[in-house]
Amino acid sequence: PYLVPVVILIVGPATWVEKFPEARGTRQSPVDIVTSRASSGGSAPPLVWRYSVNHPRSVVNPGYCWRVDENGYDSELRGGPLGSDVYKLQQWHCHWGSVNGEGSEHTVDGRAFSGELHLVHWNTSKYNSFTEAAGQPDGLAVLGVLLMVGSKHDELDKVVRLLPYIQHKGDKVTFSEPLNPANLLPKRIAYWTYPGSLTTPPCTESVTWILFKEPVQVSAEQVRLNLCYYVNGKNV
Ligand SMILES: NS(=O)(=O)c1ccc(C(=O)NCc2cccc(O)c2)cc1
Ligand SMILES: [Zn+2]
Repeated sequence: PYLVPVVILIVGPATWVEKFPEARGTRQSPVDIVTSRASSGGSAPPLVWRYSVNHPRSVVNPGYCWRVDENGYDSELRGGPLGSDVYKLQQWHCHWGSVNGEGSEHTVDGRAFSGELHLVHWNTSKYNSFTEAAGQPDGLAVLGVLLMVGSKHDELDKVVRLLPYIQHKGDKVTFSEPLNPANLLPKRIAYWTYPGSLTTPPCTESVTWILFKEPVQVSAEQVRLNLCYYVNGKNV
């Protein structure tokens, strides 16, 4: 009999528990949203947000997808499931898959979308820094936006067109073109919410997830551009 070399590469989420004990917690994200089991909104107050538009932002290649840092400029997210605390936008980033239709982190009734945008906010009412808040159960609030292939997204294009300039991990480009993160959100603001965690190490259980029900459309070309540069964290 021939000997088949069996090499099992131990990478990815299955190994995160070794280095990040939080990853074996009870409120780990992402999850599959089973819509039949979601309770109706009840009497939650409206979710309210305000973002500054005219300030320099930087697009960074953190090694997976891209991230836009808000550089501390003023913004506010409050209401909905966030009690009386006010949260501030720290950064926003995206998750794309290596093939179309498989990029989102959350799934809805088992269905994945082409990508998912995360707007990461931290609780400025209770904590003094993002890092401090990121370790607290009510420290972070992330707005999740499901992305599907359709018409071109003009606001997102202000970032996508810069991707050729940050092809390597650690690359960063600063731009001052006016951009309103509120334009990245869907028109209908119905959402699912649940207490969860960061979806990547250290997987800290500090995130109040707010996932909008309505997907936002991006063009196939915009998905291709993202895939060209960030196929599973490798720059290709
Ligand atoms: N995909 S996600 O929105 O859940 C997400 C958001 C932010 C982060 C993040 O900031 N990671 C780095 C980090 C984590 C904890 C404390 C820190 O100072 C930095 C990771 C995942
Ligand atoms: Zn994310």
